Amino acid sequence: MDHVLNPEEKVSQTNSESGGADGAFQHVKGEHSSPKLSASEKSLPGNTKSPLKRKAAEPDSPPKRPRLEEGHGSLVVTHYNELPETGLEIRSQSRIFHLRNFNNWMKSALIGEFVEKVQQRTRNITVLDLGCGKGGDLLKWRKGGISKLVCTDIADVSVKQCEQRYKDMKRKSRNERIFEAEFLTSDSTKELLSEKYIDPEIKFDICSCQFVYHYSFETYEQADTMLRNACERLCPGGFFIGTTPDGFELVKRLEASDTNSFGNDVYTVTFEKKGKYPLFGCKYDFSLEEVVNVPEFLVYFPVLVEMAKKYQMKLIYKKTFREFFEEKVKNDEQKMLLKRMKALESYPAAPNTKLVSGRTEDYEHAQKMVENGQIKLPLGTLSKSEWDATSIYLLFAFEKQA
Ligand SMILES: C[S@@+](CC[C@H](N)C(=O)[O-])C[C@H]1O[C@@H](n2cnc3c(N)ncnc32)[C@H](O)[C@@H]1O
Repeated sequence: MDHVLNPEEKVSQTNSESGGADGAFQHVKGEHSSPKLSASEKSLPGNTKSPLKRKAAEPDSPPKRPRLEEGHGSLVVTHYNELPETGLEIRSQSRIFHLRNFNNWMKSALIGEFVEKVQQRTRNITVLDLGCGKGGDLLKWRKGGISKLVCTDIADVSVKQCEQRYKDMKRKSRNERIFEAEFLTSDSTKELLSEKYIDPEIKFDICSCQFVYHYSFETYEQADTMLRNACERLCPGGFFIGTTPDGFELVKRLEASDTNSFGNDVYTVTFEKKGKYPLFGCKYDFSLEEVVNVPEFLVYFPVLVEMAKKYQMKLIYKKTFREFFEEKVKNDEQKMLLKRMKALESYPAAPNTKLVSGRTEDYEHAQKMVENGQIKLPLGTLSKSEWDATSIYLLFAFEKQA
């Protein structure tokens, strides 16, 4: 199957982003600078400009947001603990079925890449899954053939579900040797995990932090504590990998909006104001499929790069989802996995099935490819709204220096 996401959307790096970490860190106690949009970026069809306009025309009814005064940590706990576990049947009917699978495939490719690197020096791989949630990555660790996994999250119900999932996996695995696992409930922005591990001397080859680190950017102290938890027990040559919203992309989309909000029918991001972006505590609300998430905090990536040096961590790469996707999809094995995980939607829809979005404009990019005629059908794609939602994220990888 050939694939196309949104080929005309080329999100280039902003001036301030290429400015480098050193300069940016001088502003640690200051603010983000607003990235400037180039003329070509403004006219991109893939830019979120039109959905933003649509949003602006709507009456002022921001999504209901939990009160931060209740304490962000406890809001996170309540929110994630209360998320229902949905079966495959319900998930497959979701408007964002492919988006979720796509994000999952990205994590899978990232985890696979770093497990492979570590396998070159050891067969006994130990991993910390920081912000493990309900254990969505357990199968990935099993596939990676690791020896030991420590799963930790602030939400106790999620940790219990994660543990149960692990037990079920182990029970069903029969003769296959499954990694050992340990489960910890902890606020990694405030408590030290090193005081809680069963083995007080434990060392990790990988710390994986998927869609979590942005919760720590409420204050410098919290961001530093989470970073310490992620990195202090890594062996030399160990990796800190993860996914998080791209602060530059968020600010760019916000600045292009007429309101304090942007998004589309799939996702919405609402800031309190525009123009001032403190380095820590720059809060925004994120909602996906009309479900309001707990508030998140903007991560100014150059600051993270500087802060990580305190723990002997060197940035290997930071990639947008598009960059990473384009690189990984060249690999046949990853391409097969993309298909197996149903990470892209078939276009046109198969007989007796419907596309996830009923809006023609959501598939204009795919339709253009079909009309060009030089591709194998069906095509693998994401609706434009889903692509706009997933392309706010980036992936990162740091390595511990000897
Ligand atoms: C979007 S979910 C991602 C879960 C999982 N990593 C995945 O990719 O499926 C974010 C997770 O971060 C956890 N989290 C948020 N703040 C945290 C904190 N301070 N300490 C530990 N976990 C936290 C949440 O409870 C939630 O499970």
